[in-house]
Amino acid sequence: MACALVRSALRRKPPLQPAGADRRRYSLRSGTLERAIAAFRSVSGDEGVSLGEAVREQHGRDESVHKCRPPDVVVFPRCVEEVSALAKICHQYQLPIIPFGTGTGLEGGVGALKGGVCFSLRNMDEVLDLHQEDFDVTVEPGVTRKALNSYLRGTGLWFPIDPGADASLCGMAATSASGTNAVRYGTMRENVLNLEVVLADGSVFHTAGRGRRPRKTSAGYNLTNLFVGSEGTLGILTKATLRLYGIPESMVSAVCSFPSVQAAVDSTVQILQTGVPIARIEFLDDVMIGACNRFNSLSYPVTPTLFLEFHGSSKSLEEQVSITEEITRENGGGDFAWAEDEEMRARLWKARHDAWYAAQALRPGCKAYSTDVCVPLSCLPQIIVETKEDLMRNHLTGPIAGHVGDGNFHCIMVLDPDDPDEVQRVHEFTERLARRALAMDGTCTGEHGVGLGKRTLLREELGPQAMEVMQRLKATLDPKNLMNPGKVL
Ligand SMILES: Cc1cc2c(cc1C)N(C[C@H](O)[C@H](O)[C@H](O)COP(=O)(O)OP(=O)(O)OC[C@H]1O[C@@H](n3cnc4c(N)ncnc43)[C@H](O)[C@@H]1O)c1[nH]c(=O)[nH]c(=O)c1N2
Ligand SMILES: CC(C)CC(=O)C(=O)O
Ligand SMILES: [Mn+2]
Repeated sequence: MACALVRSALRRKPPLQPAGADRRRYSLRSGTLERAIAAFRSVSGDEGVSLGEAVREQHGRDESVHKCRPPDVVVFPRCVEEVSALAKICHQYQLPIIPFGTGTGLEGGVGALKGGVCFSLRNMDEVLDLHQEDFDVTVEPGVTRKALNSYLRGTGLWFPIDPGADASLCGMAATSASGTNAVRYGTMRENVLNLEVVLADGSVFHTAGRGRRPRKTSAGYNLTNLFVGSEGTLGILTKATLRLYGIPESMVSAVCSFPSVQAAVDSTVQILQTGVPIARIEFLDDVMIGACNRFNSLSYPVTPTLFLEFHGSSKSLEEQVSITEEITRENGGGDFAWAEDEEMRARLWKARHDAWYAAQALRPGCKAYSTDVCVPLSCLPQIIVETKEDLMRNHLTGPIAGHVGDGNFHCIMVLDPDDPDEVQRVHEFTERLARRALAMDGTCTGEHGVGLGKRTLLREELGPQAMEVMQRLKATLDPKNLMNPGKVL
């Protein structure tokens, strides 16, 4: 059923003068933007279209250091029909479309490089269909992961993918996000069952067929995973059907300190090799744990550290924990510091998730830039040791935090943006790190995406043939190159 606002689309408003519209960023015939804005207002009403400078600025930036590029207009659709109608207008007037979730991205994905229209999806925030007995749920794009888990309270179910930030679930699908629980529950790639998508021309389709939500399928090409990680460059995700999980009977967290990076990473590899179904295994190097101690008033030893979490029945936890403890001991790890009650565990994971802010607090007034490489597990000790040497050699501040169970880690580079020499050294370091990962058969991004900064590295990673296939897919789905232009490819 068409949304009420679309049904009233014939209401006409006088054209508005778009404040600050930057026509140099795309060629527009005189009056085009004004006409498009009038059409947006006829679909979404005055309240659904914003030209205010503060609103545009806020929607042209994410949490990264990439320069803020505000869109010319921000629209706030309330239903898929409205998204489709607005996209049709953009298509008609050839205006770029930039989807916006919550702006927590770390690769500059929401910057309006060529101007255009930001589609803020925050007003589409309903949890639509919960099938408890089937372990799935369908959400609108503005629902955040915390909001979903609050909604699920009392059902015995949860959605475990946890990037720390309270990101929108469709933003997480768009960036193929993961985080601390991925070692046990997978990433967004494994947990999205179906997506509703609005393409650049306003047409709407479902990647796995309307209403479909089987746990597995062999039916044709995997269009769902084509859109997971597409970073707004192929279409606007307007619904996601997600896998849910039963909340484990028990959860126990632990912290363990190690004499060296090698010992911590060797323990990780051995824990996984023994088949312990560990739920979280996070590495923090000495600099990172020191920063977390300061930021969160904690007092863990300032040495390479693992934060771990076990999920399961009380009986299975005993076994998981004793195997893990034995492995860590054999690698020279210290005693486990346990966190069993919910408050203690929450404190521990808050400290881990605050790593970004803790790192920035090391140098007040400086900015942070996150790297995000992922390598095969067996290469982890070598790449982390080499990376730490590289940081020391170049006098750079880059505490390391990693989802080591997946071979994924971040150096959070803290730099003075007004020091061109330091900026250059950080840039060279991050490229070297990514190439080191590529040389080990890894990737330049495990979870943050390509966005603006990693397009060259993507080419190196995939090679010309795979890039050409991607470009052809993009040209088929978005021949006018309106969807988030300048990103990924
Ligand atoms: C402190 C902290 C910690 C972390 C992270 C961030 C921060 C600030 N992140 C990164 C971030 O949370 C992650 O990239 C989210 O998936 C982004 O979701 P947003 O809703 O904020 O998307 P945001 O609005 O930032 O958009 C990101 C990209 O997705 C596109 N997009 C958004 N919504 C869309 C939609 N409905 N349809 C189509 N395209 C859409 C945008 O166009 C853009 O290209 C992260 N990530 C991670 O994977 N693991 C981690 O551990 C962390 N940790
Ligand atoms: C800024 C990043 C380090 C955020 C992230 O991905 C993490 O904390 O794992
Ligand atoms: Mn991460």
